[in-house]
Amino acid sequence: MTLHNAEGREIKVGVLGATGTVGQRFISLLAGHPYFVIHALGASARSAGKAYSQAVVWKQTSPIPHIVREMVVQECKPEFFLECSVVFSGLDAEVAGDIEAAFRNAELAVFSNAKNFRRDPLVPLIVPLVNGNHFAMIHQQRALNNPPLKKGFILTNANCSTTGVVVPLAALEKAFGPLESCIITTMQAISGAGYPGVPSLDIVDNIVPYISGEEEKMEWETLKILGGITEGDDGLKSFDMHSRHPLRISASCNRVPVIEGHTECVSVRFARRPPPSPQQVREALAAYTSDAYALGCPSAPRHTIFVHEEADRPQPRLDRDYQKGSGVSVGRVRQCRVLDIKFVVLANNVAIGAATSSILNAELAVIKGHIN
Ligand SMILES: NC(=O)C1=CN([C@@H]2O[C@H](COP(=O)(O)OP(=O)(O)OC[C@H]3O[C@@H](n4cnc5c(N)ncnc54)[C@H](OP(=O)(O)O)[C@@H]3O)[C@@H](O)[C@H]2O)C=CC1
Ligand SMILES: N[C@@H](CC(=O)OP(=O)(O)O)C(=O)O
Repeated sequence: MTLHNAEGREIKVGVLGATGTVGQRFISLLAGHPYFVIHALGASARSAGKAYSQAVVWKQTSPIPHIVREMVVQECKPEFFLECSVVFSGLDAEVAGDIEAAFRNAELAVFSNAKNFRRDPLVPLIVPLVNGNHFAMIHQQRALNNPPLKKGFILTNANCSTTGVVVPLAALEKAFGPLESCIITTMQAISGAGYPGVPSLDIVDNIVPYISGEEEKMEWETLKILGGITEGDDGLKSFDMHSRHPLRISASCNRVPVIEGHTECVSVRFARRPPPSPQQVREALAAYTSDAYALGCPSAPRHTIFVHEEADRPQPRLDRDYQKGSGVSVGRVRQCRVLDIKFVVLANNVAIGAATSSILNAELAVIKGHIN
């Protein structure tokens, strides 16, 4: 498979929030990327003006990549990023809204991890292993911007727990038709709260059964991602929020003393009766492939969903780095006595739950001709 419009080409990229948990993962992944080349870094005024290696509290297992060690961190202002064709954002949500909007208005293509624009009716919320078809909204986002844009847009990826669960849910809907209801209980890693994140005295020897705003995000974002796009009589597109087949979702979110990797226990009920057997579900999950892989995105996992047969997997410490954390792991697929089927999902929250999804979305944007 060839990447027609990336072949032989270097694409300059910037990273906003480059010193944070997600920003560091962006830098580690981009340093080895076949065509994205890090050209500019942005963070807060606390970091701006310093060499990256002086500004960052580096928490990755591999050393700071050579290409960024001496790169001077800039303030997050578009003027410092105008040579970039793509800007990745790992900005704190407190500031991401205004900064990302300013970058879009400066005709930059912004791939955001922050929650600020996920509910915007013109902004695609894309989990690249699931709904690459939502790129169709970009033309309308540009056209309706004030002033209209030629190159700029914002595209977001989902909340990290949403990302983990929508991949198997999409695979099940593809194989067996619409889902009717879904109950999810998460066990979320500490790194999901950024750095320094949850105080050690709160999380060591403990579980915190509350993550602000997380349950609402999971219940809402899943519908936007799994829903389609409809076109009205006026020719305007809108996200249909799975409205033709109402899907009821209930999420309960917990913080647990794991460093990386969100685990989720999921039960589903199918609209179609009789429902599939656990073995049919295992086979459908293992057979699911993403458009990102089919289209040749270099960061796409070969196994979108790795299905474990062992009774005690997936586990975060053992399974979070499989395929560099770019796919999801599912195990314990079995009958549910209340709904139909239950299983366990593991997704690496800082890889496919964050930076890897943004990079895959940018690769899809290149392949689909949205980066010019
Ligand atoms: N961690 C995770 O698993 C996931 C996180 N996300 C989202 O990604 C985003 C980043 O999260 P995370 O990396 O964990 O957060 P961190 O707190 O680790 O990093 C935040 C980054 O934002 C920068 N920043 C803070 N204030 C400003 C400002 N006023 N102007 C410019 N830059 C600023 C910081 O720079 P400085 O160092 O200079 O302060 C830092 O680079 C958030 O929106 C988060 O919700 C999404 C999915 C998963
Ligand atoms: N809230 C998530 C991480 C995150 O930042 O999510 P969001 O991008 O939806 O704000 C967690 O704590 O694990």
